[in-house]
Amino acid sequence: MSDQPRPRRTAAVIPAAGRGVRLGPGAPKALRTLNGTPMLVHAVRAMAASRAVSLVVVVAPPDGAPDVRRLLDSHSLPERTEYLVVPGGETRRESVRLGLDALPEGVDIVLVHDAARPLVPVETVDAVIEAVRDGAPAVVPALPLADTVKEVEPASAGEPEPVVATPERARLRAVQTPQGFAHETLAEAHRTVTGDVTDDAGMVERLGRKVVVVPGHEEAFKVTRPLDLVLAEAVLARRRANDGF
Ligand SMILES: Nc1ccn([C@@H]2O[C@H](COP(=O)(O)OP(=O)(O)OP(=O)(O)O)[C@@H](O)[C@H]2O)c(=O)n1
Ligand SMILES: C[C@](O)(CO)[C@H](O)COP(=O)(O)O
Repeated sequence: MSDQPRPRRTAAVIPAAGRGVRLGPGAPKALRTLNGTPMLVHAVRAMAASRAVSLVVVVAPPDGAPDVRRLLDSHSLPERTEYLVVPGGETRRESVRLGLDALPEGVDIVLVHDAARPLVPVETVDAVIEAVRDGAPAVVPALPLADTVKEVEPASAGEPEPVVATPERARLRAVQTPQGFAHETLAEAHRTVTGDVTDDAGMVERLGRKVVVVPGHEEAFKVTRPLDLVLAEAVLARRRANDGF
């Protein structure tokens, strides 16, 4: 037996099975194009841009896995990147779990990255991986908020919502993806945590494990509403112009 430490393998799971209701009618959100290329292809390339990521698991709409496989086969990706496509579920959480179930033996670090955040720069991906390698069980990229946030009491339809609190903005962060995890920690969270959660790191918090923040990036925004498509195409145009100089 060798004394050498086993090399660490990093995989990215990309949940892409959402419908994109807030974006409005059309193809499933991950298949909508930005400057002619499907958002999902941008997202896979964003993960594959990190030299540490050797496997990408794409979680496709439940009945769309063969189409998504064909789509990825027809676009260029770095040769060293292996990818798998699996069908997703009814919720983001279920889709992530189905992606985790498809991971092969030997994966130590898992990134979970929304297909809906197609433009995250590689520096952010690498910063997340680095923090997990340094020992954090869970890492989220995040940015300070520009708006003040109010907590409200739900009200009946048509009634104004009463404000109940104004959390101290300096302590709040808007959380992005990719979120990075020690594989065992994330698998345990998905096995054992119940209840509503809107991100994977929130499940790890409920396990009582430490979650740390690294700087996020303004280009890692989530394409959620129609105006976000305009911003995403503008970012791509700016990148192309900068590459030209
Ligand atoms: N059943 C689901 C729901 C969401 N997602 C994925 O989770 C990410 C973040 O979700 P969101 O932005 O909310 O996407 P949608 O659910 O598609 O959006 P909407 O809520 O507007 O329908 C997206 O990449 C989306 O494809 C998924 O894989 N499976
Ligand atoms: C995971 C996430 O992108 C972190 O900000 C976010 O919680 C996803 O939320 P959505 O409502 O499923 O888009």
